[in-house]
Amino acid sequence: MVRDILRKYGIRGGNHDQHFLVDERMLDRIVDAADIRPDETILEIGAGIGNLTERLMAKASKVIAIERDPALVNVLISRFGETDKLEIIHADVLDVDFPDFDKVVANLPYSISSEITFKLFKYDFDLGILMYQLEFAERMVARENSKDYSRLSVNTHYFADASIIMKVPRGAFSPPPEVLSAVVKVVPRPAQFEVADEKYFLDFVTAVFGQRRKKMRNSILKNKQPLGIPDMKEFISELPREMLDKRPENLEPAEFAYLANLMYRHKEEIQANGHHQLQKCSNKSG
Ligand SMILES: C[S@@+](CC[C@H](N)C(=O)[O-])C[C@H]1O[C@@H](n2cnc3c(N)ncnc32)[C@H](O)[C@@H]1O
Repeated sequence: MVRDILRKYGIRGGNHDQHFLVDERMLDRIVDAADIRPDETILEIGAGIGNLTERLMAKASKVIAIERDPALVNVLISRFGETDKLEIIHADVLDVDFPDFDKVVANLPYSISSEITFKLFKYDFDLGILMYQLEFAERMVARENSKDYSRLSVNTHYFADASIIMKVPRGAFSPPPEVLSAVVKVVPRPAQFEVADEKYFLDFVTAVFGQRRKKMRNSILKNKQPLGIPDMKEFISELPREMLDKRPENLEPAEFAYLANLMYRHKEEIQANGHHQLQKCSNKSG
């Protein structure tokens, strides 16, 4: 029983996102959802006392468990000892490069959900089964025209198919968190629309959601400098009017990409022309 492990090692939790999943049925359902094959390597972030880790080890070829708290790392070492099946990385998840992994299965530290999720999207993996605070999970899977639709929704949709596969009550944890939780299934896939420059697209989405109540036209005009388009006032007339009249929360992910691509290409043109002009000048003076 998970509660026995907590008792045996005198672990109380509560601080530093330490809410341990003690509901054995939920733990089993999470592992079932990951559909682990015996040749797969699983990344677990925030392994804690190893309640999920032991179940993952039973199915996978190898588990890479990241944990920041030295007391919990000692519990993991004491419970599992030296084994080829488990690599423990004692570190802050945000400070380490992840070794290669096939799937990520984790009951995440909620206070750094965004940072972890955006970090994961930089890696190549087949599946994520990830526990988040319910509200965060709802923002991840939200689509346009809903109150939860945000920068996170557009990013998630760009990188993966994501769906909430179960909601988890507070009482499934010890100690119980103040919030409800949900498990999200994340299946990375190629983007469903063309993006000329990934960083520019993602920065554009971040910039316009900074003013989610503003119409796109105003948001874009306000961001002319960060978007690298000094002549935005003139250029904006070349962008589709029906998109400019919407608010960010009403734009589909593909529409953000469409706008970002037009602006990116214009920015590149301005830069190329500037470079060309500079070269002409230096040729003349040389
Ligand atoms: C919600 S608990 C999950 C524990 C356990 N895996 C479970 O399912 O019950 C989150 C875990 O993440 C760890 N943690 C918190 N912040 C971390 C960080 N920045 N890097 C690595 N681990 C972290 C905590 O110590 C804790 O063990």
